[in-house]
Amino acid sequence: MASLSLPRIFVSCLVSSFVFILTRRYWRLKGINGPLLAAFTDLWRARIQYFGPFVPTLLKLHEKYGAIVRIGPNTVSFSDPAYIGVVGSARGGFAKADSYGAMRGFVNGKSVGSIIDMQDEEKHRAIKRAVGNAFITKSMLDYQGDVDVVLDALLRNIRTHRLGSPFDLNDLMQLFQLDFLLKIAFGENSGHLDSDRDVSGMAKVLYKRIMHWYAWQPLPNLERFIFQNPLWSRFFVQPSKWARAGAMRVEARREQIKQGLVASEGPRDLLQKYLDASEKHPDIVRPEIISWLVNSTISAGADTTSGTLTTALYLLLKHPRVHAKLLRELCEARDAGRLSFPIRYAMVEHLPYLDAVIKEAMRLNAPLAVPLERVVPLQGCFLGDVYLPGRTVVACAPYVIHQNKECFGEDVAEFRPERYLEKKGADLLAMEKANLAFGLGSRICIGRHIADLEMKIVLPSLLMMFDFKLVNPDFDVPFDLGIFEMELNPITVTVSERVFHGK
Ligand code: HEM
Repeated sequence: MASLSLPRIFVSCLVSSFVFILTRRYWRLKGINGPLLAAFTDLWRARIQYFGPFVPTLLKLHEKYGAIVRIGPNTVSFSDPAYIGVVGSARGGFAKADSYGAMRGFVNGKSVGSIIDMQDEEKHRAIKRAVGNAFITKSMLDYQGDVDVVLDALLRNIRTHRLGSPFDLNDLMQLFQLDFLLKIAFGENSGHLDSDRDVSGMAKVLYKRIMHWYAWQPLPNLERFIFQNPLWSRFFVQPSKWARAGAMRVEARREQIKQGLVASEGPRDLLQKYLDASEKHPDIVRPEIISWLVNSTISAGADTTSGTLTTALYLLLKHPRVHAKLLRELCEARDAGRLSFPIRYAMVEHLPYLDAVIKEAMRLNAPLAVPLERVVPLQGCFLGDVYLPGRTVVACAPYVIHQNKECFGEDVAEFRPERYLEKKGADLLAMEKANLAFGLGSRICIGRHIADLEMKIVLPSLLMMFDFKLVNPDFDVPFDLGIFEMELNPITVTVSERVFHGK
């Protein structure tokens, strides 16, 4: 018998530990189907997310393995909208997963958070209660004047710079949205549209950060170790423009308040509403939270809204039948005296076809094209009859949920807004609940009413005043990266004044 030498013992221990770790990893969620490699390592998913879009792969996995698929040693994805209620429930205790950390920006070498990546749900609820007034439907009229001012600048921009020559639709929408956000957040006229360029330098920066998040989502610990450490961030990471811009404005406003230059009554921009909330609830809305809120407003509201407006216009141009039907609805409202320029939110808020077109555009191209990840609370949970132990990461990709045929119909791949008008009662409610374009549950987008206000005024105004045409009408934008696909596949259009206003 060969004697047991020290190196042999060492190698045996190493191999046994390795086998033990792999077995434990595999065992954790052993009843749940998925690619074999995914049961042992997150590198399987990381490779796909790093090199290419993940959601088409995810869709195929669900077709093959069913409604719950294991996509990592500790991560499952679900495709059945019935489980959204479990994961999104306000009292369910599902916190955001570590993967959101990769969204963080940097200022002066320090990683700066936002409320989007907050994991402490209790703290998050308290902040939302303290500043929630700024975002409720009752406050929407506060923003109508800002939409008017920025929409005027948009119309001016089109008439001055765009008529006759092809341009990237998303570029224009980004300039619009930056002007709008800086107006509602800081009361500033930032002049992106009037100067027809990205004066703040913020238009493309979010794309890079979101792509970083897409790539590193499966490996949050490694991402934190490499990118969130002080050395790396001080020497190798560019400061986030929006985080720096936000920090500078907060400081400037505090100085103005100190000097008595801010009236205690009267119209409030978002920053002032946050500062007012901080004065009322100093323990909850602490100074660093103001920066988080400001960051969130700019970073979460920019590309999402501009990308959705671009998607809706693009889909209308690709589908002349839907385009004509929407114009008919708008013109009938105008002819009946229910709609005039400048458009007020009350005139368009409940136009059924406009509402359906926007929902359908967001269904087909939800802005975020990676799974939204939550952590199962310690006591574990059931998705249907599948038990998930505490700390499992559950992921739901809007792209995947939005392709559910049982919920949305056999023609899920089509752009057909009528699906929202044909269904009634429980079926309609199920479709509404399954639309994850604004996220889910307690962490649903807090800016959704503002976005609705903007989109329902901007889209009809553009459609009734201008005639847009796609330069490459036969090209189909894949939407694999959500709205960020448009950075790779620009939607080039031409525009002319509409003579007959669509009649
Ligand atoms: C069409 C436009 C918009 C879309 C599709 C959209 C989409 C989303 C989604 C999907 C989330 C949740 C992300 C997650 O769970 O991982 C979110 C969160 C958020 N959005 Fe929006 N958004 C839009 C416009 C806006 C606007 C205009 C603002 C601000 C004025 C805004 C502010 C926020 C904030 C602050 C959060 C974080 C909420 C939280 O964690 O509690 N969004 N948004």
